[in-house]
Amino acid sequence: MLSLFAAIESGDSISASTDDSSNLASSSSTPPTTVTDSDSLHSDASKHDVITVIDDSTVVAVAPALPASDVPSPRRPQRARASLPVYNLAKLSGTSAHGKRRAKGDIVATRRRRTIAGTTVTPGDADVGALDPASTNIDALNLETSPSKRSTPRAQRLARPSPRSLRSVARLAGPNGAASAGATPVSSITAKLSAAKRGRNNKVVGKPVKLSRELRRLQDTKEFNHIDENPVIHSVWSNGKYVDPSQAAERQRARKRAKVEVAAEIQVKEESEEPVAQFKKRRVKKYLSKGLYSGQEVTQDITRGLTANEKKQLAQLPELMPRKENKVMPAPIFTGFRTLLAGRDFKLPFHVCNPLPPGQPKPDEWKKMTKNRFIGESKEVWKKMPHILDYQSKCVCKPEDGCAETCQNRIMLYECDDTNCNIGKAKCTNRAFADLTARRAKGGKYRVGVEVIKTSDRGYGVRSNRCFEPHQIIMEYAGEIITEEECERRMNEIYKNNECYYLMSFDQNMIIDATTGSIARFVNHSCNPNCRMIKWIVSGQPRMALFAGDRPIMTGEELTYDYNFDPFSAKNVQKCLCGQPNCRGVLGPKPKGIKPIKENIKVATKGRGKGKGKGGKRKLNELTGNEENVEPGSKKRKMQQPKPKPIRTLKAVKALHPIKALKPAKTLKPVKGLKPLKTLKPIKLVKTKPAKGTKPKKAINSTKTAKRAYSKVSIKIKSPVKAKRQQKKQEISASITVSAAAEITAVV
Ligand SMILES: C[S@@+](CC[C@H](N)C(=O)[O-])C[C@H]1O[C@@H](n2cnc3c(N)ncnc32)[C@H](O)[C@@H]1O
Repeated sequence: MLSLFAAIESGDSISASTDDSSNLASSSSTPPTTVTDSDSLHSDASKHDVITVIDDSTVVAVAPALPASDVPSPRRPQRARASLPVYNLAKLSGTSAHGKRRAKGDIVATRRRRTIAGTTVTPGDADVGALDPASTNIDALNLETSPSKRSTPRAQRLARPSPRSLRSVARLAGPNGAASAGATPVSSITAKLSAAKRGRNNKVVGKPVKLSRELRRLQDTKEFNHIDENPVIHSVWSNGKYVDPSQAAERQRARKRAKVEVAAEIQVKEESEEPVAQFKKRRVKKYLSKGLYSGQEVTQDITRGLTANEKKQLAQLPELMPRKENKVMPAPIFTGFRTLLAGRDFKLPFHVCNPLPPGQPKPDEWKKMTKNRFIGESKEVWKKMPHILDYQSKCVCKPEDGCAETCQNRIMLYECDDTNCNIGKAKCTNRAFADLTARRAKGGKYRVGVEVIKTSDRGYGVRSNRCFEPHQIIMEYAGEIITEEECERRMNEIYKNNECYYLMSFDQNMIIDATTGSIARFVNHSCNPNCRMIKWIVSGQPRMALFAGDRPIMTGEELTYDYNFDPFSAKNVQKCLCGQPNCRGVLGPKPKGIKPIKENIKVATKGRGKGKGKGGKRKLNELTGNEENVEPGSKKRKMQQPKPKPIRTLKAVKALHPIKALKPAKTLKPVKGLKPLKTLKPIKLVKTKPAKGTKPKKAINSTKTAKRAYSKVSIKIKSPVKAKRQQKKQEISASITVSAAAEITAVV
């Protein structure tokens, strides 16, 4: 080390003599690899070797004493920085021993090699080993401050020691450089600064640290002294939102406070609470006292809020009559639940509504019509008829009667309306057709309540898909109202090839043709029917409808009524397939052999009193031939048995005899149990089929080959004029007596 300094002092720059040549050679052979290289290449002046000696405590930069000839030219000041480290990479990497490359006649021993620092010491130089940074201090590898890192010219300039610093170093080093003896080289500016600080803090006297001008300027700054006044604030972002730390802290504090409060509350509670009772109250098991749905209270008082009159009316409803308590054993608990789990099909105790599945066969060529329509001349003929005036009636019911069985209109088969009812719509129960209209207007198949079915042996029929009450209106028999002449024409021309005719005697020599008509036309005949076809006068107009019989009709029952058929010809007799025990065997008329009604009615109504009404009703039924109402075992029954009647041959359509209009008899006294008389007169015209194996005979006259049925019974009630007179008398006497109920005459 000493020899090195000696060499420096003596002006022998390390390999200085070879500087120029080497530089020239380098410039010509290889391009500069760094800026430093470039500077050095373009510099005219010789390069000053700078050796930095690293010392932990002090920094001593040893700069070689420059000879007079080496004074930097004014064009480019040669600044040397003692603080910069210079490394011999060859040494460090251990390749210095590989020998020198010989090129262009260079003197290997004196050839100067370039390093990243621009200059270095060749291995051939004396005491080079002493300068080996690897051997002296590994800090020399601190590349942070390595000049090679400085890429900008300014940085490189700064990296080079300034002449002033060099001078001061030289001064510090003393005339012989002894000051540097024993000094440890400082490898980096960081180390140097730290050393300077340490020196200042420790007041190292005698070893002042010479700082660069820039550093000296920065000396008083806080950054220099590591005083950090503005600490780094870390911002927190959560889910893309900035989290205000102050608020977060506040929230945390609030949470803490709440926790503390809750804890305090619990503590206070625990302290204030009485000790838990050791024995809990024994649970009482609850047993079901009723059925599956026990616990669901029924409305206590259904009459609450009703007027006295309304309560009275309600009390009369049979459904609300006080009943005996149901003492049947209730179903065991969980019965319903088990049933659900078992997956058994749910089945109502009885059918309420049950429509047929879709895809049922539908009758062809049926044009539906739900209201009567006058066709052709019928309307004019109808209007001209004097019977219109006959359809006048006025009931004398009281509101509490509700136009029930005793209503005069009802007995006369007149429907009550605003013009003829004494008690008004709200309380009147004699408005069957109006009810039917209202029911159907709401729509829905269960309101209609009937469906067409295909029977196995009787063509189409009608069944109910809901229940009907006794005597409830089911459906209207509607169709085209035609005159007799028109009926004849149709049969001869339009229906001559038909097997079935849907014609019914109606009123005033009129006929309802339901070929285009309501569903009621499909109702089949039965000798023990569950319905009745009855003609009513509604708002002065006759209308036919199917009503339930005396017993209720259940869902799924086929609806039937007694055609009271008159085939008029033995040929046309059809076998009855109703299958009832009392079947008459043929689609024939009701049996005859009854006494004149007039007499019998008198008998029936005689001595009417409590308990005798029933007998009267029975007798009346018997008289009217209402066979289904005849009680079995009755003496009269025998008499009522159907007797085969000689079938008369129909000659012409004119033979059709319509039902005569119901006319009020003398003042009628309502008879208890008196039922409306049947006025069914279906007309059936069926083309006869040829016997098997025989050739069909050519029909000469279609009417001859047709079966025709006409009503056999018409009801004749005495003139309304007489009835009015009688009524007047009644009003005067204020007592109702029956003089006549009805007169039935057989007509053909
Ligand atoms: C007004 S139609 C009734 C609807 C008819 N079943 C249809 O398919 O159009 C009357 C005809 O039905 C048949 N019919 C009705 N009731 C019958 C019964 N009890 N026995 C046999 N045939 C019956 C007869 O052919 C009769 O002429």
